[in-house]
Amino acid sequence: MKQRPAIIGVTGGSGSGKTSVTNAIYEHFKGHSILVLEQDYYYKDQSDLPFEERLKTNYDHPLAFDNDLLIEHIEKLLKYEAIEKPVYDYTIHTRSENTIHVEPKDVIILEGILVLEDERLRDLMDIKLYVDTDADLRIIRRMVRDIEDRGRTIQSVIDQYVNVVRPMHNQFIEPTKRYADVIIPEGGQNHVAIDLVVTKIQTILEQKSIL
Ligand SMILES: Nc1ncnc2c1ncn2[C@@H]1O[C@H](COP(=O)(O)OP(=O)(O)O)[C@@H](O)[C@H]1O
Ligand SMILES: Nc1ccn([C@@H]2O[C@H](COP(=O)(O)O)[C@@H](O)[C@H]2O)c(=O)n1
Repeated sequence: MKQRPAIIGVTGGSGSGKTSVTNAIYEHFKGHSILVLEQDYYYKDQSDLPFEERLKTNYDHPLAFDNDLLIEHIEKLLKYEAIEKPVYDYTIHTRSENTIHVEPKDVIILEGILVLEDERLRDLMDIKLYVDTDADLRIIRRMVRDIEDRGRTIQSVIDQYVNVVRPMHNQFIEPTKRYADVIIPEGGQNHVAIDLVVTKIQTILEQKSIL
């Protein structure tokens, strides 16, 4: 009998390659029933705060996320019920007014900087991955991405990295490596690691009578 959907947790520091690893896994199972949930989309709604106040939020602290809503949504998906996924806009530091209707699927990839930090989320996962990339590469990648895609200046990326991202990474993200089943160095270009992970996921899906 088919069991509940499988949940794959993908974490790692900002710019480590979580999205690239997620995309590689997603591409592999594209013909199957699979969806991606981004923890970033579950940053707390700050629409009641003025823009200047939103700039002061620590977006790398566990309390920045609405994990209660995220867990509520995962529990619905586990019961094969649809959700209305929030949409996050990094340029205005809050959710947009739109939501995305997401139908339940057999495989859920849950990706984000702090998905292994919350025990409730960890307990829901069938496999936990940590993408491990050196800090110098992460800051370079983040710099390019934040300027091109997230409307930031070089100085704001540097200030945020030094004052918030780096210390929060060391305090909250890096320590979650101990919970990972698999540590993937260098992220999405690590084809050997991706192949091994995909094979393991296939086994989990067969055990659950999903594949
Ligand atoms: N192995 C790699 N080599 C070069 N650039 C990469 C590599 N992996 C990711 N990137 C780039 O770095 C940026 C951050 O990668 P991403 O997968 O979004 O990381 P994360 O989701 O962990 O923040 C993206 O612009 C991506 O294209
Ligand atoms: N309004 C926001 C919200 C988040 N961030 C940063 O995003 C990072 C997490 O996203 P990744 O894709 O890089 O994993 C996190 O480190 C936050 O600092 C932001 O800058 N502004």
